[in-house]
Amino acid sequence: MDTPPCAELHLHVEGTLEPEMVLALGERIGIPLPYADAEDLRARLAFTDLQSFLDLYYANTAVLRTAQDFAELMAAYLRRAAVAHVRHAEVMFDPQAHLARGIPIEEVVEGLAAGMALGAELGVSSLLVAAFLRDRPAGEAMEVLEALLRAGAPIAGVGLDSAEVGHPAAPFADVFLRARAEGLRLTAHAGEEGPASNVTEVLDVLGVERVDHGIRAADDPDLVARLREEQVPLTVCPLSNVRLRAVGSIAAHPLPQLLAADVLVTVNSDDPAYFGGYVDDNYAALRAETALGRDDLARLATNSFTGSWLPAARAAELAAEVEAWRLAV
Ligand code: HPA
Ligand SMILES: [Zn+2]
Repeated sequence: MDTPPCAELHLHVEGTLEPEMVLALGERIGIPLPYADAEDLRARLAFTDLQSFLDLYYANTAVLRTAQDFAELMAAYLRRAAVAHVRHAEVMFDPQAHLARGIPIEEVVEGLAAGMALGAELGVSSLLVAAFLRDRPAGEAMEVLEALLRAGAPIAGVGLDSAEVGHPAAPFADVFLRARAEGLRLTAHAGEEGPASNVTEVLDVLGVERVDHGIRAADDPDLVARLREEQVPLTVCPLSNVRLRAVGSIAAHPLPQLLAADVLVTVNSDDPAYFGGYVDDNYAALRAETALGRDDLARLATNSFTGSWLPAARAAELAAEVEAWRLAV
């Protein structure tokens, strides 16, 4: 399918680790992996919920050790994103997943930045977002934020991810306040597996500018009205939600309903190596399995630039490319 030019705003770089790369990197550094081959690993991508995915996702990060590994990972994602008509990506990484394995933060960000420079040569601009793990202590997140600041890490913002249910966002208020004081942009996962009230929590307690997932907001008409009035971007990931059983099918996904309510919904891939598709595959699934048409896809893509952290003038330029796409039939 023809995908509109778009921004990808919800993407975990660790979630772009394709089975072939897991095996190649594992072999390069000589660590034993519990998979016979890439097909064996692919067969294990049958998840029952968020935690069953996170267990495999964190386990596979064991193959990422050097700046070169991180550079190759980022460059491979941005190359694939260019094919998907992504013009700009805001890419999350999980510093704690690597620090816990003894990888210095400088090694991680140096590699990711090198990969981003290669992406820019392909016409895909990108920003880096450090995501904190909500199932780890908030004090640890604060230490990691301080370490990133000390290292002069080229991050544009911070986020919050990992296991949502049973792990409130409120303890992270001070971390987000500190990040904001440093001029960083703020986002957080909420309303993926957890209820609509978790979306309200990250808006009110963390002061985030946008919400990752946020689909459970559809259960609360007052919250939908607020999201519309405040034009809070939701970075929705349809294939991810189906794979992790947050929704039953693409046809039953609340995205069209939220878009019809004038919420600033965007389309994203989350962890494309694990969930069966990149952002173009997500647009294609919506086109094939919902009533959304070309104009709706154009609106979603325009929203992706509006909801991005690009300067307004650049976002408007890219939105004009979407309008050209919409009219070119
Ligand atoms: O979809 C997700 N949800 C929460 N944490 C995550 N970390 C990577 N992907 C995800
Ligand atoms: Zn995510």
